[in-house]
Amino acid sequence: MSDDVKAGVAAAKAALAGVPAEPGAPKQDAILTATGVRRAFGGLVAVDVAHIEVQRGAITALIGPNGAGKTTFFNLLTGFDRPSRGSWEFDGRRADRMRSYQVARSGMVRTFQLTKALSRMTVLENMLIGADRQRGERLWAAPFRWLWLKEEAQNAARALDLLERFKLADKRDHYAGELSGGQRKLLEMARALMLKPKMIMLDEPMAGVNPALKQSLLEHIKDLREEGMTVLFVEHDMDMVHEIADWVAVMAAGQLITEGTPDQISADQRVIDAYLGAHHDAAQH
Ligand SMILES: Nc1ncnc2c1ncn2[C@@H]1O[C@H](COP(=O)(O)OP(=O)(O)OP(=O)(O)O)[C@@H](O)[C@H]1O
Repeated sequence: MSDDVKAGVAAAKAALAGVPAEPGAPKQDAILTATGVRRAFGGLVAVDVAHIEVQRGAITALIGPNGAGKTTFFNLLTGFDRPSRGSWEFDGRRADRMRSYQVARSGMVRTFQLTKALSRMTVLENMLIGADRQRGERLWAAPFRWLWLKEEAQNAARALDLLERFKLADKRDHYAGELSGGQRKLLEMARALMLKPKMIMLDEPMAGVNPALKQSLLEHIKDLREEGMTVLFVEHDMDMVHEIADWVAVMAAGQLITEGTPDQISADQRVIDAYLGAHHDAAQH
């Protein structure tokens, strides 16, 4: 571990030391605070989170059995779905009424799985459509075309830097669909970084990644914290949660049932019951 990474870990651990292992526990410096967030699909309440605070500069894992509501909660926070009720603030600004692009522009950026359409574009094209071009598009028809070109050049330079960093530079002209599972995850992360997030949200970053690339992905995520970014990720791989999470929030049946350090969470009977209950239910169907 480099000295910088150690410093990042120490700062995150210090900020979380003494935070009680309880759902909704207040944090020293929360970048995201959400209250009373509920989303029902007909009679099914997918998300019903009373209160959650996410510590700035730390890596927080959001875990829970299948169907717990994790992805729906991510969708709500990032403006891709609307809650039945609830409110939240991101980095001091009310964010629950924002559209998805406004959320991203405010600094809360999520990764997206490569869809079929994106697979048919090159790696570099994927990076460039990840860039925020709103200003450029407005300027295109105006006499300020040179500004648009400058912005395009800056985006391209940033894309190439990020591809270099994620060891994808030699794949820049390959179709994204040709990448391995792990390389796709790297591209998803690199694309999110085009928007210079304050908080990056990763949905199952380790799914479909071979063991060789897993370690490299973990290191990249730790580097983000070292750069001062906040990381919130959904993951089923508990080894990964143990290895990199400073804090873990657990959802079950839409609710936040507990929070704590990875060690506290693994020993928590409520968590064990939630997973066993979900498996038991699944076994009955
Ligand atoms: N658009 C939708 N319409 C109806 N029901 C939905 C919709 N989206 C999610 N749900 C339901 O809401 C519940 C929560 O789903 P969600 O995908 O958020 O859980 P999850 O914790 O992310 O699960 P997993 O770990 O399996 O991805 C599930 O019962 C799911 O079937």
